[in-house]
Amino acid sequence: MKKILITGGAGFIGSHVVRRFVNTYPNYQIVNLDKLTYAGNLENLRDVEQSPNYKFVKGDIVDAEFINNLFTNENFDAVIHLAAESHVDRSIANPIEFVMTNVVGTVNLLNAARNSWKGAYNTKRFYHVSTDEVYGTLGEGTEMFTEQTAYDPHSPYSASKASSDHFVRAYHDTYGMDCVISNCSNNYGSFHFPEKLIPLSINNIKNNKPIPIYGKGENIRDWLWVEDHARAIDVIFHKAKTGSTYNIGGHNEWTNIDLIRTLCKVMDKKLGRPEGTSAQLITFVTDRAGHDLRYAIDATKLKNDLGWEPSLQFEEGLEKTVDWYLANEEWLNNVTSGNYQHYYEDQYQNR
Ligand SMILES: Cc1cn([C@H]2C[C@H](O)[C@@H](COP(=O)(O)OP(=O)(O)O[C@H]3O[C@H](C)C(=O)[C@H](O)[C@H]3O)O2)c(=O)[nH]c1=O
Repeated sequence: MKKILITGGAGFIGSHVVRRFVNTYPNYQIVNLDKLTYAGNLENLRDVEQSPNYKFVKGDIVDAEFINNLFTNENFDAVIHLAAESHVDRSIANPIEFVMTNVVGTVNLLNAARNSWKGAYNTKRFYHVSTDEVYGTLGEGTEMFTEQTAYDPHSPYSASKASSDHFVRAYHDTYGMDCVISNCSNNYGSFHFPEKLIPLSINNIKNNKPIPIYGKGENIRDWLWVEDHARAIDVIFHKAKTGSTYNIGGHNEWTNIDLIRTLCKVMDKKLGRPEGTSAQLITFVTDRAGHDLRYAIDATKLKNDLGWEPSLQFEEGLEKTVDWYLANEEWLNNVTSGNYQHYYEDQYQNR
């Protein structure tokens, strides 16, 4: 029986990773540590919360004493670290929160692991889940980010993730800890908090509200279905060599405006509205400060070394995602109003 700490397991990507590990590995004990911020929600994990190999702990990775005690008491065999402040616009408005959670929080976890795992560094793994935004931005050509691309972050968010990546590598190089990192492109799918482009747009279209497109909508992102990301994390966690880095991506680039026009067509179809209705909601607004033009991931290393490839075509994934949001109106209403937070805080406070 392996005991694995998954941080940020109540968030969007984290909840998919927790679900995958709880269901796929009954011989693992999964401990989900989450602060339950506005974007973390135990409602995302209802289907696994009664599983005998799952436990939730509410806590903040910025609190070093709490983290050290948790490691001493639980004696984890591995960490998959996803807890992070993740929204670029929020990082522009409030950078310090990103420094605290993403940098200080990561170093607190590394320190706790370093202290409690002494003498067992080659059997206990620290896996940091990171982002392609650490590489900066690309032009509109064919160049892609590889694992060799130099770091060049531009937003406070990407600077904080780049910094935490560097700390993870430093703990591998300095203390010999077994660390691995993956850097993934934009994710989409169920349980995505509706502040990000796709779920925000679905929610706004549903409610006949404007769809805000930054600048001219020409920025390009590479989109990956979140369950494919969770599967990549599973493969990397189990098979990657110590000290290695893997890029994860969908080979699926879209300008924001093309993506939203496609989404509008899907929404018209699903809502039974005449084609062109949702697209009328598209509204061009002031651009994001320092907006990176293009992210594109070369995931060849992951395919060649570990055999991972995306499983889902984007059009199919987008339809699945829209279907999920339309079928889960209660979730959407409750996360946007903050209703779920208090309910679960009460229920879980003393567990
Ligand atoms: C919220 C919003 C966004 N946008 C644009 C800005 C971006 O060019 C694109 C996607 O934005 P979003 O905020 O959804 O995601 P990114 O800024 O690309 O970052 C996301 O993907 C990476 C990999 C992470 O690591 C981040 O944690 C994650 O948030 O749509 C708009 O045009 N309008 C909007 O209202």
